[in-house]
Amino acid sequence: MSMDDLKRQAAARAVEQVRDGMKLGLGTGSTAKHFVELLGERVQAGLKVIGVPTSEATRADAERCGVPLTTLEEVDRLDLTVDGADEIDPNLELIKGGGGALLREKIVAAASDRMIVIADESKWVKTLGRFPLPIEVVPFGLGATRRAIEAAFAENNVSGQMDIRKAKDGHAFVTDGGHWIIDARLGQIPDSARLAVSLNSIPGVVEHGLFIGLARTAVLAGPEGIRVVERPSRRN
Ligand SMILES: O=C[C@H](O)[C@H](O)[C@H](O)COP(=O)(O)O
Repeated sequence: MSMDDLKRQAAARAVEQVRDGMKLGLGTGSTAKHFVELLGERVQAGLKVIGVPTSEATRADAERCGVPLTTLEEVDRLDLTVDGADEIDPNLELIKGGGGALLREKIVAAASDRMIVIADESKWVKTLGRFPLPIEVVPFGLGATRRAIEAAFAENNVSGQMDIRKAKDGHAFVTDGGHWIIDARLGQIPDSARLAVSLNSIPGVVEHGLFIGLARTAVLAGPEGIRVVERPSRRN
């Protein structure tokens, strides 16, 4: 079975949680794309839902699949967000943003009563950090922001190379919000919740890819089948 088949299986399990009348957050990435497509099939069959996309790419996919869209101006809370992740740890803390959609993804997840993260088993890790941590920054004053990020890393006993993410054309990758992304290769993040707080306090940092306390359920598809993991009630 291919990795893509596993992603689709995880997405299919999450679609089973969708009920008529729900307001949904629609994630971004290759796994979330399966969810949007499968949701679209149910919409064609008569399901009534409305979704808020977390990127322009997902907006285009949802439109193509016939999923009606709205905004967080038009609706108050969302019932459920379903999104992928780059890494998932046993506390259901996540690294997200490999596709650059972390800012809108976090806004949408935080406006949702529940977040289900869908992934193939390769995303499951004991400790976050092997995947480079995306940090969305404002281009203005980048040198000062980088130094502040380095100081935050030192306070949190992590370190590693920081690279400005490049687009295919070799220029800086620009997010849907018009910002840049620094990918920080930290290897291991011993206390991701603490690092998240430190990064939140840096003026030039718009958002970062640590999603703490947002995902409630993980649906992980592997060759042995599907595993559903609920967030432990308290952090270990
Ligand atoms: O910015 C992108 C998102 O956070 C994605 O959800 C994440 O990168 C996982 O993507 P994929 O399902 O393609 O591995």
